Amino acid sequence: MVLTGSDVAKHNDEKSCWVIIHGKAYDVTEFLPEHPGGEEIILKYAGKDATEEFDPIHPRDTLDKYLDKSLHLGPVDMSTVAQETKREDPEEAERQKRIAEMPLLSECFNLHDFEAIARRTMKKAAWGYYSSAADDEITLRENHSAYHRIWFRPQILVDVTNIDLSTTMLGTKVDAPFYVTATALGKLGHPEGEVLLTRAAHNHNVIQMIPTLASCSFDELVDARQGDQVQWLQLYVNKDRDITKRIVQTAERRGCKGLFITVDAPQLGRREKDMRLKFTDSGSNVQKGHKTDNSQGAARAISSFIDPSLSWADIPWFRSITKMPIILKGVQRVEDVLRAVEAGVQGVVLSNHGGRQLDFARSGIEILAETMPVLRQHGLDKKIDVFVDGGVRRGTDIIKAMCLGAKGVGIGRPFLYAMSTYGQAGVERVMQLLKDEMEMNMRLIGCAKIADLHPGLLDTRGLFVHSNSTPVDSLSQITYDPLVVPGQRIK
Ligand SMILES: Cc1cc2c(cc1C)[n+](S(=O)(=O)[O-])c1c(=O)[nH]c(=O)nc-1n2C[C@H](O)[C@H](O)[C@H](O)COP(=O)(O)O
Repeated sequence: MVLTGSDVAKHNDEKSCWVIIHGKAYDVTEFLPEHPGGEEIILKYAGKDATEEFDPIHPRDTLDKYLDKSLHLGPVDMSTVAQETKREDPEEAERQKRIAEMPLLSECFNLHDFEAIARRTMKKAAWGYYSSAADDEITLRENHSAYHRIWFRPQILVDVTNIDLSTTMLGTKVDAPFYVTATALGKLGHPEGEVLLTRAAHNHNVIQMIPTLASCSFDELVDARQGDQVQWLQLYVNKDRDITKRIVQTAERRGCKGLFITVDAPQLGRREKDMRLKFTDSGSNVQKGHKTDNSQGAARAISSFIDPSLSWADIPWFRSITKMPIILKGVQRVEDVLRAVEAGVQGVVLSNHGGRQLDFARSGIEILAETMPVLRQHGLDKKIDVFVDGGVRRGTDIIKAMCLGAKGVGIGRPFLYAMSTYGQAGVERVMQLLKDEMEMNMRLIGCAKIADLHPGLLDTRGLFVHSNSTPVDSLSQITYDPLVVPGQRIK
């Protein structure tokens, strides 16, 4: 039987809540209290078409996987569904105008260009989620500015006719020492989501790390793999270890070549730009008698499953359920790298989650500079693969990390901004720009291949000095009101 829009519209509150997703109706009444994002966001669409809100956050197969078939109510005649009368939104009109004026892709010459264009053209919720970081976003800025405290000591008279950027990561030969790191909710930025990153990674022979919180389903991303393309899995550990075990073993069965367990997010950070952009609309039926939790951002809403009890004691269990190399993502001091070696994992990512977790965490590159000499001193630098991410925006950033001994460099936001503005072609442009910058700068520092890079090519004496150039745009700088103006009495 085909339902009509008015059939569905009758079920529009917490006593009976039906929604339409991709032209089919679903009874989500019983699911309301279990929804990680809270009841309010579903009730806002009770009795209506919720497809537009659903898609950026949920993989396509979510309802098939998690909602009992008896609650799948069947197709809806969409011609009978009252389309929400879209009020003319002046902000949206302005955004569309800026999109129409976007530069040509060929006019984007570096990764900062994509960020600038993304900031002007992305939907606020998407820009808020991707660009935001924790608290005053000091670490977000430190991640990139730390690279500016490292200088080159180039060597001369080396034959650099041919530059070879290739290297291997966890046994996989790649064309360049960077990878697409895990970043959640790809469909916030582009309707096709992370599958565009998969295709671009294949075309440039670099590795993609599939996020637990991808908008695309895991199967969509693995099915989009071509030839012998390699993917890794990023894992947020679920409080329900059976779910985690199923995810890990499915990933291994489907050919993932690395398990990156995120260890710096027992709870997702306080990202205020993201928080400001959720549930701010008043007047919808969500407000009726409901305490709308305004503190929710997308991050908090999608991460209630993450297990804060995860500890070193869990590592043997992970080693027992998979043969994939295990890498701890989000390690932030050398003592924990040494513990990771003892625990028998194959690698670490020195990372602070792009500044999205603990503000005033040190940059990945600084932790790398602290770690590698200690590993060499203990003769352990060949025992564990050390990756780094955070704030990488130039080919020289990647070269500096490789000089210090990294096995590879993860990049997040630049690929998201490029995908959100120019789709797959944008992502591929970023990959090519990084390769071009690396080739030029390898030539100028006198190194023909990645294996030739070494710490002696760098001057890192200033790296460990933290002088916080508090950003001009931080509220703490402009809201401070001295009240008392020297020499004047308070009125
Ligand atoms: C930008 C971004 C980063 C996220 C990310 C989402 C976005 C939009 N998400 S998050 O929603 O939970 O925070 C993840 C994630 O799913 N899992 C994870 O391990 N790291 C996550 N990260 C961190 C990411 O893997 C890198 O550590 C970080 O992006 C590197 O910094 P840059 O963005 O400066 O390259």
